[in-house]
Amino acid sequence: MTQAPDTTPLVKIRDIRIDGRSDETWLPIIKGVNLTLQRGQVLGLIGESGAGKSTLGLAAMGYTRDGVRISGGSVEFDGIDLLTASAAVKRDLLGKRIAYVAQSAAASFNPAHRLIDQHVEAPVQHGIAGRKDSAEDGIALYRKLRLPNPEEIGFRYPHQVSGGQLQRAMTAMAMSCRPDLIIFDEPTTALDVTTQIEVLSAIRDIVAQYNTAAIYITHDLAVVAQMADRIKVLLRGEEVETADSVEKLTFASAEIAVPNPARAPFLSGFAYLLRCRKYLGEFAKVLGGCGEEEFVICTAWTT
Ligand SMILES: Nc1ncnc2c1ncn2[C@@H]1O[C@H](COP(=O)(O)OP(=O)(O)OP(=O)(O)O)[C@@H](O)[C@H]1O
Repeated sequence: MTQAPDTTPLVKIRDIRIDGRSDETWLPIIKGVNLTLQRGQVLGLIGESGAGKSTLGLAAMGYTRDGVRISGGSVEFDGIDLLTASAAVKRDLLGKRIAYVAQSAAASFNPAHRLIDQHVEAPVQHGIAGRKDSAEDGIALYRKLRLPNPEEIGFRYPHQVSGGQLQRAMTAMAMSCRPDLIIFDEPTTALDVTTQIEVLSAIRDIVAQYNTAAIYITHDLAVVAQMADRIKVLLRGEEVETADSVEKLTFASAEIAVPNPARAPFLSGFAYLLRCRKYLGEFAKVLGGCGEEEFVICTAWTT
């Protein structure tokens, strides 16, 4: 008998309200947002700078920065209420079942330690594996993330590898305990376009392989359309749009399958069909509507 897929949300955020301190007063940053995420699903969180993406991403881990407080709502991870969980419970979850990949890999690594030594810390600390097995697993992850010389690269210090390599080493580190959830906070923003594409596709493959749920934060729709199954758009702390599916369309020069080819600036490439309720406005170059409920969103990735 085949087992029914588990559809219980891994992450359940209800009506979350978050404030930030400004002088002596608290101002709202997130104004009642809901978010659910199933196992293995990738949710893209998009919005302009200051919209509250990082604040919401951190709240999904039950975390707030200094000067920020959660004033209402709930955050559940696999049935655990993260807003009332003890520090010990949260410590056990973070790094092990929930991981975070920040924009600046350089700032997240200790410059004085080799990559592989930093990689093994979490699995050893959480009692998942010993140092030797964790290091071997690290090499396997480096290989999956297409790092060059995976057997050797871990012996380097952070300053001895490129930005794209460091970003992939950080993703490997986040995967070291095979977390159920990873928050990626603009992990490729600092990279050049070619490296960005490489890192994105490596990240996409690895989360799919391990059925890891992910929240992918960015302000770049082309990036998020490539990474996410669903997209949530934030504007000044409020959710303004959710696209529940992203479908990649590949088209060739002779058969541009977009409703308004006159506006297509290229002859072949990819477009993404976002089934969404509203026009995504400033975040997207819309090639044309196809029905009231759908828009074809163009990303300029010509082939
Ligand atoms: N530690 C803090 N204390 C007080 N207010 C804060 C703090 N951190 C962020 N904020 C405020 O919260 C709002 C949202 O910030 P957040 O970093 O979540 O936005 P974002 O959408 O991730 O932006 P970006 O794309 O620029 O990283 C901003 O207006 C910011 O001023």
